[in-house]
Amino acid sequence: MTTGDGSARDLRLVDTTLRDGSHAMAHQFTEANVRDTVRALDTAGISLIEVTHGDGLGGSTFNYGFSLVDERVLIKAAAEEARNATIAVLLLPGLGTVTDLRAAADLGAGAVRIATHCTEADVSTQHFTEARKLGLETVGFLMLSHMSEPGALAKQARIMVDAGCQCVYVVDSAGALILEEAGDRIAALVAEVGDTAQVGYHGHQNLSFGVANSVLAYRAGARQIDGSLVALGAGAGNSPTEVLAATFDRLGIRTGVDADVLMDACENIVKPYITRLPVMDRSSIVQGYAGVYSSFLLHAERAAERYQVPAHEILYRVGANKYVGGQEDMIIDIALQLAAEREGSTSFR
Ligand SMILES: CC[C@H](O)CC(=O)C(=O)O
Ligand SMILES: [Mn+2]
Repeated sequence: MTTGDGSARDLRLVDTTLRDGSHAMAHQFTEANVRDTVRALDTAGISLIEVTHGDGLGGSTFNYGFSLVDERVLIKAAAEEARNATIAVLLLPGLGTVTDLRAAADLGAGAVRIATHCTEADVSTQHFTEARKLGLETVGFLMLSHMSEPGALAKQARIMVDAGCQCVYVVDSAGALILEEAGDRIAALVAEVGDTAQVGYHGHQNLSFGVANSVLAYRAGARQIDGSLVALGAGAGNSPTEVLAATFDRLGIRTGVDADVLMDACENIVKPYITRLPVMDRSSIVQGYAGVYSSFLLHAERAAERYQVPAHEILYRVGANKYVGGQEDMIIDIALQLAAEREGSTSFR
């Protein structure tokens, strides 16, 4: 692999501050946030920068949460700022449409990451076909990967690759994978599709394994790894890009990324706009422990506040019910159930 300036690279670090971080920011990024962050990431040598509503194209809705600024404005701004980096957008089939994808390409996006639940890769095939016709770089996201065993996950990766996906990701949406659980999934995907496609890893910090899993993912053959500045992302956040850059540098694995420039960006650009620092608190730890989609955190906290029940209890029940992305509204049902149970037990006493 080579970087934009032709130098050799062993691993591509991909930054999702401006997409996964949108969850943590309740989708309130401003155009200035995006411009400043893209400029810094680009200067640091990050070659793929994801910019979209947290739930992907078309995500700004009542169910997922409305964006402060239309994502099309943000994508265009990002494309204008990036000198070397490619701007990627996220698309969840069924939420984002092919029309949204064409618009994003017209605005300057050069890559799309198409995300499905880890057992539903077949819903992505049309979108990969269209993305390739548009000349976009294509990435597949198998979300909540902890819910599938390595062999089954690899078969889903095969479906994406056969449809035109150039890099397929093990996505630890719940931050539930621990060490070999991540590495074994990467190894299974590399064995299945490694001759024609790359394999990637996207981690969350709910149980604090984002960076360690990323190292094991690299050793198992992953060649694209995601991070977010200051870990800004859903749940306890993503693997911090600046820590990934420093760690891989220490290991002698070439990323072409300058960790010091990223650390400057964290202090001077990202921290000043963060409204809620991602933390490993009771709720996010429960997300990792019970296998809950990280982006459910703010939904659970809001429901907890509204119905006066603990967020972590809501999340335990979401995990037991194995809810997947798109079932955000059911979080309210759980909060109502918990409130009714508490009410029942109080009146019984
Ligand atoms: C809604 C998409 C989701 O946030 C994608 C992702 O980053 C993940 O599943 O971890
Ligand atoms: Mn994520």
